[in-house]
Amino acid sequence: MVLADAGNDVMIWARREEVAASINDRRENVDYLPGIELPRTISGTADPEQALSGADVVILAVPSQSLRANLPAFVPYLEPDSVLVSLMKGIELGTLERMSEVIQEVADVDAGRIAVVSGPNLAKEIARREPAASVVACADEDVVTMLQKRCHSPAFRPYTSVDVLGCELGGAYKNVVALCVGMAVGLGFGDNTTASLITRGLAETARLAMRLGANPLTLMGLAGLGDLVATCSSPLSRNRTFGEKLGLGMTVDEIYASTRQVAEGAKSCSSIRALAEKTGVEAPIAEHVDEVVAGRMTTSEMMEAFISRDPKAEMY
Ligand SMILES: NC(=O)c1ccc[n+]([C@@H]2O[C@H](COP(=O)([O-])OP(=O)(O)OC[C@H]3O[C@@H](n4cnc5c(N)ncnc54)[C@H](O)[C@@H]3O)[C@@H](O)[C@H]2O)c1
Ligand SMILES: O=P(O)(O)OC[C@H](O)CO
Repeated sequence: MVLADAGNDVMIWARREEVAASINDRRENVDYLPGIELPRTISGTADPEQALSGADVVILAVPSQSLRANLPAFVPYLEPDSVLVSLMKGIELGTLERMSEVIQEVADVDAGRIAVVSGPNLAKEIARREPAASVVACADEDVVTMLQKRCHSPAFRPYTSVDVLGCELGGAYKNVVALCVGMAVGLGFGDNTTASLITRGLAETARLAMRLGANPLTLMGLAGLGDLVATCSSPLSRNRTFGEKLGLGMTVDEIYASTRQVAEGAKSCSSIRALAEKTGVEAPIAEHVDEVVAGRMTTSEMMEAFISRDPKAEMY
């Protein structure tokens, strides 16, 4: 919708024919955005070749852990100079790769053709055309400027960055922090607890991002602090809601059975924890959230563990 509002013709690829038909015939994605009328310049198809024919910009937005399996169906139909844009906020289990790294590996394209968009962009608010800002990041400054123009709509203001790593890590990490904040909310704790977790979550994210080579200022921006605040504060966030249900006593299996939407942090807590361990960075929030999601610790035990950790200086 942002791209259509910014003046582009948009083709959505859907896995199921009936979803593509509902986009074309009813101008609505009944399963995922019920009640939102889609612009006429959006059409749907279930055919990857049709979706990619003539597409100079390709937006990728499947659940992170399914990207590697999905890409081979698209790669043969990519236009030679098309730019691939990831909206995904996750770190791949096993490889510990960011989504841009998975794309580069599987599609075998230069880093200058791969971009990411990340920021405080809860889907329902974006679809209601409520004002929001975001970051478009790519190693190639000409590409990023082109993409900024292509997605600047009356309600959506994109900023540019060349820090792909920082934007991706901020987007993936905030989901894990939102799970943690949701758990605290589910346990009945208030704003002091959630603000403390958000702030320490940002410190933890910045610590790992800097070790991996990101610009620390990226984490103070829309793809870091901005998205962290939105996701941790909003009942619309799937990750915060997932955590809240855990705090209320539901099991992970019960939560998965209660929704068809993805809460990326429930998987990325494990890959981010492993990435932190691999690089020697202390990551207590990722570590404890992973323990809770794996069923090895309760949410109450997690909160007790945070408070009783060894005392230390704040700026570490
Ligand atoms: N929803 C948001 O507010 C929002 C905002 C910014 C970024 N993101 C990111 O975008 C990515 C996609 O999230 P979403 O909100 O669209 O999730 P979603 O759960 O709302 O929708 C996921 C879509 O992927 C499809 N899907 C599910 N499993 C699949 C598979 N194995 N292969 C192919 N398609 C599959 C579903 O049918 C659905 O159309 C995530 O990484 C998320 O973090 C989401
Ligand atoms: O609903 P969530 O928790 O996946 O968060 C959505 C977006 O990432 C917010 O920017």
